[in-house]
Amino acid sequence: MAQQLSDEPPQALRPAVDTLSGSGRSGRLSILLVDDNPAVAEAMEIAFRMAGHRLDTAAGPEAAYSRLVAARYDAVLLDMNFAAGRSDGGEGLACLERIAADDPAACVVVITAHSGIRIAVAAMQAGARDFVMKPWRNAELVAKVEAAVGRARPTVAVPAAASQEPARLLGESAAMQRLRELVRRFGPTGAGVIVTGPAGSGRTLTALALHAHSAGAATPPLRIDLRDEAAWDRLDGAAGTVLLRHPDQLDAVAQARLLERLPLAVRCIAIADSVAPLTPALQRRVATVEVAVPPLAARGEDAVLLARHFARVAAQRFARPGARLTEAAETAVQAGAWPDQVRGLALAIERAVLLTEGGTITAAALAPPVPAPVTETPSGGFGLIDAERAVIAAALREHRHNVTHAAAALGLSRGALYRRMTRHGL
Ligand SMILES: Nc1ncnc2c1ncn2[C@@H]1O[C@H](COP(=O)(O)OP(=O)(O)OP(=O)(O)O)[C@@H](O)[C@H]1O
Repeated sequence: MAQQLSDEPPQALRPAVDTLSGSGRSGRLSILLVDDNPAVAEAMEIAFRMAGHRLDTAAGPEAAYSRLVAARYDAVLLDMNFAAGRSDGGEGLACLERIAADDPAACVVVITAHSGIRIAVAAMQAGARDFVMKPWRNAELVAKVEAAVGRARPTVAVPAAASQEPARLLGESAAMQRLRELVRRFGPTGAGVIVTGPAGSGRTLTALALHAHSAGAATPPLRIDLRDEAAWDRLDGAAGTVLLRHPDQLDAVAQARLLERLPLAVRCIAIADSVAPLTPALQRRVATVEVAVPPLAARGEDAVLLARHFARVAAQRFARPGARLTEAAETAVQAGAWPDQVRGLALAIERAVLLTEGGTITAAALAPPVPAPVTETPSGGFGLIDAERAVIAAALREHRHNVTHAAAALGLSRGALYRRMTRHGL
């Protein structure tokens, strides 16, 4: 089965197993349907299952991006309209462009209404492999998708191998769109790129995305944590791309040694907190350009998108009922200062999925098991204190300002909650 249920890049990047390769060979395909109509989803699921394939459904673009991060699909079947009353295909085209930008060799077949020939043409120009008109005939639908997967990849101006490893970065904020744009620009160049940002923000994922857009994408990069002396030996005779973690933690002598050890032919992608500690000579070799991963706090509503994604993935992985976040929980997610950034948010969500009954994640379920005592002095930035205030406010809203219930949900006594409410002016 091609589907992976982890959010971890190495699994998500693994190619599909039972796929059609080349033309004509039959095999089990893994297909993602992006359509908000449950009747369509049900009918297509049956059609593909009867043909020996597997079809998952995403109800819209956001859910589709989330699924594409967690699993590798042989084909995407994409409806072109989602919002009520829209029929211009704009939403579908935007989704198609985004999927193709992340993975230029993605196999997308669009679904249009009979009157939508203009939309189908626009979609083909934007990189769709084929289109299906509604109402469809099952045999024709399945045959079209099988043929589209089997067909040779179009010759676009990207390395064909890039399709092997689409490392997808979720997030629709301007900051993440800029990041993706830089990945697309620098990935294919072969230049030394340093990926900076806070730990847990997605630096490794970004480095893998850069590699996935390069000519050497078919070969996994060599990963070396430079803090581990023993790992340095793997540099000898290395080829392709090397992911160098923490060059900024080396002193000047060790940086000079690294420069000598790096084989000339390798492409370096470095991961560091900051570029400043690197000597100019090492910067020239491994950090010709910098790609800064924005902290979660600078990504607006992306935190909520990520939280929904992690909830969905965790629910599948742990076989828990579909995990939905309440409105208050989403407020708490966005307001929270997540220690360890995206990874910290993922951990909080995974824990909540495991601890929550009934598949609904409340704000209280996201609170740390033992609320941190508020002894810090305000730092001026958005810190623990703001996070605690947001979580308490969300819990109060969720329990309709019933202090007893909110306190119980937060694992606090009523008195402790009152003291914190007073302190936070709630
Ligand atoms: N934009 C994103 N979309 C989807 N998943 C993400 C995103 N950013 C981070 N993640 C996930 O969050 C986790 C942490 O990301 P990653 O390992 O890339 O962080 P990092 O900055 O390299 O941390 P460190 O350097 O401390 O290992 C991973 O599971 C990764 O898949």
